[in-house]
Amino acid sequence: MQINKKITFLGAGSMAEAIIGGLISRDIVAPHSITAANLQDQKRLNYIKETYKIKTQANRLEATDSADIIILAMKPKNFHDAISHIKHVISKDQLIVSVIAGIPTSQIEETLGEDIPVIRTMPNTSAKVGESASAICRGKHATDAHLFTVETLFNAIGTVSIVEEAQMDAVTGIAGSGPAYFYYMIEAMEKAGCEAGLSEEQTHELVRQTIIGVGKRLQNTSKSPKELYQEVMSPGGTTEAGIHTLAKHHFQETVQEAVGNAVTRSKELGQSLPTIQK
Ligand SMILES: NC(=O)C1=CN([C@@H]2O[C@H](COP(=O)(O)OP(=O)(O)OC[C@H]3O[C@@H](n4cnc5c(N)ncnc54)[C@H](O)[C@@H]3O)[C@@H](O)[C@H]2O)C=CC1
Ligand SMILES: O=C(O)[C@@H]1CCC=N1
Repeated sequence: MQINKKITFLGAGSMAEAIIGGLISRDIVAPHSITAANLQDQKRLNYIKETYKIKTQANRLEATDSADIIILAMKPKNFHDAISHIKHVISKDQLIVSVIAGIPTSQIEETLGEDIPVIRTMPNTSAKVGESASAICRGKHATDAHLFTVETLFNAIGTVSIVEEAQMDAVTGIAGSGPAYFYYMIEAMEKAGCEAGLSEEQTHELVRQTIIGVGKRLQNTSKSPKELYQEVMSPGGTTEAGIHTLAKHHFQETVQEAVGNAVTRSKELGQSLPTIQK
């Protein structure tokens, strides 16, 4: 299903690129219907324009004014300046979609004016290959139709869970930040592979395929993670030796603490921003 709306990305960084890449490769939005704008980085806009054949716009007001859907894809610290700059050209006929971590819909609504529909989302960078685990929630002025539009857009870049806004910080800690935890672990496994005598190329290939295999296996089994790792572990074998070391260093508790800290940080991001004058 193609969405016949003009979409402007305010912010043209990693996350915007991942979503644009997913939307275009799945043919959900025509490239000429997408515009990207950022904060004075013409080189980056040129790259995005050439790579995805979309439009770019140096003037953020024009980019905002001409869009049906405006996707806020700047860092939380830039949210204040970004919204202050564009808010006078936003109308209630437009839909604001935020991918910004931590910022509640109420904060966006209060800044923009009472009737502006807002949908808050949390995708992840696997959007670029159509495999994001995204969650979306609606602000108080967003209708079912708005939610459906955003669900359709984000379905093009992976799976979509509709959640309560109170759950968004948890989503951010698990799925928004999630890819980074796995890449961090992959980096460690690659270092270990080289130390154990494999070439960089060999270790890269082996680790990558191991992760892909785990992902596909998870998609095709009803077994729990415990059952799955126990399946790998022979008593007195190699895996037991490895898992024993992870357990000795409290690996699972560390991961739980890491996710917990990411969730806390998401909450803090929403609280630490200055109030914007209307
Ligand atoms: N990178 C990730 O894995 C994920 C990021 N997010 C959220 O997406 C947002 C963007 O993150 P990244 O793409 O990683 O950041 P990034 O640093 O790669 O890109 C930020 C973009 O915002 C632009 N920008 C800054 N101030 C602006 C302004 N006033 N008006 C318009 N554009 C402005 C910058 O020029 C840049 O193009 C953040 O709020 C983050 O919380 C959400 C999910 C995952
Ligand atoms: O690190 C961050 O703040 C963003 C939000 C989720 C993933 N990256």
